[in-house]
Amino acid sequence: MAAVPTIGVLALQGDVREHRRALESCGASTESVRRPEELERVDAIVIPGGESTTMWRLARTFELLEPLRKRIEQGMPAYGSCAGMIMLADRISDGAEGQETIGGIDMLVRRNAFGRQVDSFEEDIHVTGLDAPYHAVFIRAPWVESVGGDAEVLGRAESGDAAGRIVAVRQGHLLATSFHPELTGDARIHRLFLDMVKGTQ
Ligand SMILES: NC(=O)CC[C@H](N)C(=O)O
Repeated sequence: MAAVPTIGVLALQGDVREHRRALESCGASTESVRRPEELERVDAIVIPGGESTTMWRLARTFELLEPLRKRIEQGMPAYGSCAGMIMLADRISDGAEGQETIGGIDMLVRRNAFGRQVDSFEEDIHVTGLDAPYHAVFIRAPWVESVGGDAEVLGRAESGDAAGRIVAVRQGHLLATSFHPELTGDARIHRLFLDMVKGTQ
């Protein structure tokens, strides 16, 4: 890896620009990834929020699903927010017919889980590894129903009917959040991921 790692942002669909801006505000160098050749050139990948069914279909069309699975298996760090969390889940519920993920994190993620109560909401939550609560923005967000032994829960929803639901998970070099840190101007989640990429976290 070069002295300054290059972080790819999967640019098939979703809020790519916001993730690139957040990563660059932390001093990272970023590239959009749409093709397998572009994936080969990055040291890590961020999978943005958006719509996981569309992302899955496009990843298949652009022949990125298998290369992404392979790189992640080989240890490439990856961070997924919202739809990106769904893409990193080994198992999903309420997926579209035949919906596949990239996988990597031993967890069961329920799509649009909060949406049954309220489509979008914001709350301050505690995230392991961050010095103070994080203002989390949820938009038709998934939650994590359960995690396997290797996945560590980093944060949970804290209020209302959803209190206690898992919304942030780490498994080794993989990180996922139900919420969208790219939308709030608080770069602590991106910094945590960059520290994971550098091997200091
Ligand atoms: N804001 C989001 O990323 C929403 C995720 C979306 N509900 C999905 O299933 O992909």
